[in-house]
Amino acid sequence: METKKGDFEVGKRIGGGRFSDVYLCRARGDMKFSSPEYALKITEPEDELPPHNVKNELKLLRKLAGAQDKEDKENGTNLGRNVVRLIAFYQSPIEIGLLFPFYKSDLNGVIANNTNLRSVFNLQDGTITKNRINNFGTSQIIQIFKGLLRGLAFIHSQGVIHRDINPNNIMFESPHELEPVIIDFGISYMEPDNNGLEKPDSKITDIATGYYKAPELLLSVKDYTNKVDIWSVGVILMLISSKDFTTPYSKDSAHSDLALLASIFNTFGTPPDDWQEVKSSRSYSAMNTAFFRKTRRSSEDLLFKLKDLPQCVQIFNDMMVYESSCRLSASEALKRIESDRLQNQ
Ligand SMILES: Nc1ncnc2c1ncn2[C@@H]1O[C@H](COP(=O)(O)OP(=O)(O)OP(=O)(O)O)[C@@H](O)[C@H]1O
Repeated sequence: METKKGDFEVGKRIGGGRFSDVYLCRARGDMKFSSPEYALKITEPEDELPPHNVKNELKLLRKLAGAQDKEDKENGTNLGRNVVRLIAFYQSPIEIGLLFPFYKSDLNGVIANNTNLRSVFNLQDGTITKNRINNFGTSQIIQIFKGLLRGLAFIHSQGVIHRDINPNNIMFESPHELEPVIIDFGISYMEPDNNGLEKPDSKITDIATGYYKAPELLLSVKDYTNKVDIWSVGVILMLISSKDFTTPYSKDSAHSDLALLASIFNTFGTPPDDWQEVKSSRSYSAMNTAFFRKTRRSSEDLLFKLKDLPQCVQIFNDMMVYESSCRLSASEALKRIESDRLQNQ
């Protein structure tokens, strides 16, 4: 629904990135919305740099909202419930405002709420360190994982690649809830050519955040697909299934593509020689993979909390495959989780 800025009472700033600010807000009296609080994301298109594009974000969110409305009417699979729904928007000569339901927590908040701290006394220097302990049960991890796959299955079925799945963009009703909602379509891609902005074989590779980047992006593969989102969800699964809410990656991997590539190879093993999609990549041929020869770490080790669920470990293994065309899709992964005993977890 198109509205005006004056229809909202804008409250405190609750978030934002390089090009946008997100505010808590209330709808004014005559607006017919049911909830007392909303999140209003305000962006000035003039300030943006690619791949950020709020006009594209608006187009894409309207398309997704249309599909979500259709799903509601048809009372079908309801995959769209794990994706944020655009409630209203306004456009002025200088800014675009996008109105969403307000979520109280992101994945970091849910993790903090499920972390135990254990004090460890260090005999050598007398210091005390606090170790984090993951308090999630398997059913909680699987609930979050399934929700993320449902969300991805929905957006991918609509021809959308999110391109920035990471804990800051996964919201929850509260830190105590486990039903994830994917937000932030600010750098997303709509097939076939992102509304004329990027050709399918020359997409922008400077997408995604730190640890959550798929390996083909680090090797400048420009015709990547929605499988970049699958990789990101796999990394999130490693994070929430670890002993202490960490990934096996080195700290500097969050800021350096080269360090991240080394961490990926250390974790998932040296890529196979016949990794087709990167064969023509200059960065890959320049890299002497012999330096990095590593074997893949055991998946039981990578998914500590899920080690007794081999079906789940296998789904993860089939998601974290170098050749992105061989990576499991979100709908296939979901089907496999729902068709086996994991649905009772
Ligand atoms: N619906 C919402 N409810 C609650 N908080 C929200 C909501 N939407 C966004 N936020 C908060 O604002 C932050 C930024 O929102 P969003 O990611 O959409 O903007 P962005 O400009 O693309 O940010 P970034 O550049 O960090 O990705 C989110 O990480 C979240 O903390």
